[in-house]
Amino acid sequence: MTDTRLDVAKTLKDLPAWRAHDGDRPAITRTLKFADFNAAFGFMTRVALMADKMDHHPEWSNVYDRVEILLTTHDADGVTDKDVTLARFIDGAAAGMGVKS
Ligand SMILES: C[C@H](O)[C@H](O)[C@H]1CNC2=NC(N)=NC(=O)C2=N1
Repeated sequence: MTDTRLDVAKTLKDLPAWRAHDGDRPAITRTLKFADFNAAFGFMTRVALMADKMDHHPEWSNVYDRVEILLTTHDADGVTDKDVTLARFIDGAAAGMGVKS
């Protein structure tokens, strides 16, 4: 079954650290800055394990202490509840490491 596509603007009202992706398809993005590479990669490891458990994977990149994340649901061509769930997990993991939004 295809997941229901959500309205990005409405979805972002409950995710203040996230922005609409300015690009080719509906997606939400967040850039996070950590103390150093070790912290950034530790965060990515936590998120990666959860993403794989959910079978829902971020598009992301890392340069030293910075992690850029884009969430979208490829199977639905848009943003769905899966992206919201993963975004909330990401926000919690980041907050737990002292990252400000
Ligand atoms: C076969 C597998 O379940 C799918 O390809 C999953 C894997 N991870 C995924 N991740 C994301 N972000 N979107 C998807 O549609 C998706 N689909």
